Amino acid sequence: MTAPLLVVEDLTKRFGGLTAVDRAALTVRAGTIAGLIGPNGAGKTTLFAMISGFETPTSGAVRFEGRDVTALPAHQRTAAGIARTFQIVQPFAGLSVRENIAVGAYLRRAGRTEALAHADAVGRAVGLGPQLDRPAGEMTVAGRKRLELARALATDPKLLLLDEVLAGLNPSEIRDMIPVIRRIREGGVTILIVEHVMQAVMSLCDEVHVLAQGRMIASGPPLAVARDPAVMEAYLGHGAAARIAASARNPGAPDHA
Ligand SMILES: Nc1ncnc2c1ncn2[C@@H]1O[C@H](COP(=O)(O)OP(=O)(O)OP(=O)(O)O)[C@@H](O)[C@H]1O
Repeated sequence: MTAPLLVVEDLTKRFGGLTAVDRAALTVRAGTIAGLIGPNGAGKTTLFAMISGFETPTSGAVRFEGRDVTALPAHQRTAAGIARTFQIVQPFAGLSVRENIAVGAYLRRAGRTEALAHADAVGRAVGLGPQLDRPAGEMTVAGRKRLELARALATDPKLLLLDEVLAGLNPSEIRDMIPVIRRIREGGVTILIVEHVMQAVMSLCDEVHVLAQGRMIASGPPLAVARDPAVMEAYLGHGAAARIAASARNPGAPDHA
């Protein structure tokens, strides 16, 4: 077992009277891909924002490589090795793809030449080689998702937080993107991924954490989590697990009993 890279301890976030995240805890081990799933509005993006420093928790702690980073602003967490992508991709439309990626590369490279060279390497690694000189504003949705990935990767993170990088892609674009994510992990980057595309979560993740109404209701290997009655109920509604078990025992019976 590898050491924990990220430890989230009892994180809570309240927005006025609404508790978006309620004492959520999780651990991500170095070298793994972990998934964070849950129904719409479960608190996934808010939890991500607290890990990356874009939201301040109401209570709880975030530890990275054993160090308490809860009070660090986002840019200092990026410097410590935590990078994130955003659900809504907003590249600098007037800049080339290479220059957009270089924005991330400047974090650890002082000169323009070095930053652009690193951007080039990262762009090629995520499959953007042929588009490096094109204006970012001309990219397709799939291209923009790769660019978002490349911009975060160009900061040389130890932990990469991916927020729905597969959303809006068609099935063949999703199939093309899965090996790209796997290669990033093979390159030594630990990944925590928020994703609604279950096929991708199942095939990519070593461990999956499930949030529902702000609470962590299950954590474990993908198959075990998918079979967990509490998870079925969170996605499909109260009584769903019993209905599914009954229809599995008696496939001909109506499933609305
Ligand atoms: N800045 C904010 N101010 C007030 N309420 C917020 C804020 N951000 C999120 N919320 C609320 O917190 C809850 C959790 O939202 P969040 O976006 O974290 O969920 P999510 O699991 O990422 O959802 P989705 O899968 O739809 O992206 C929702 O009820 C949302 O309306």
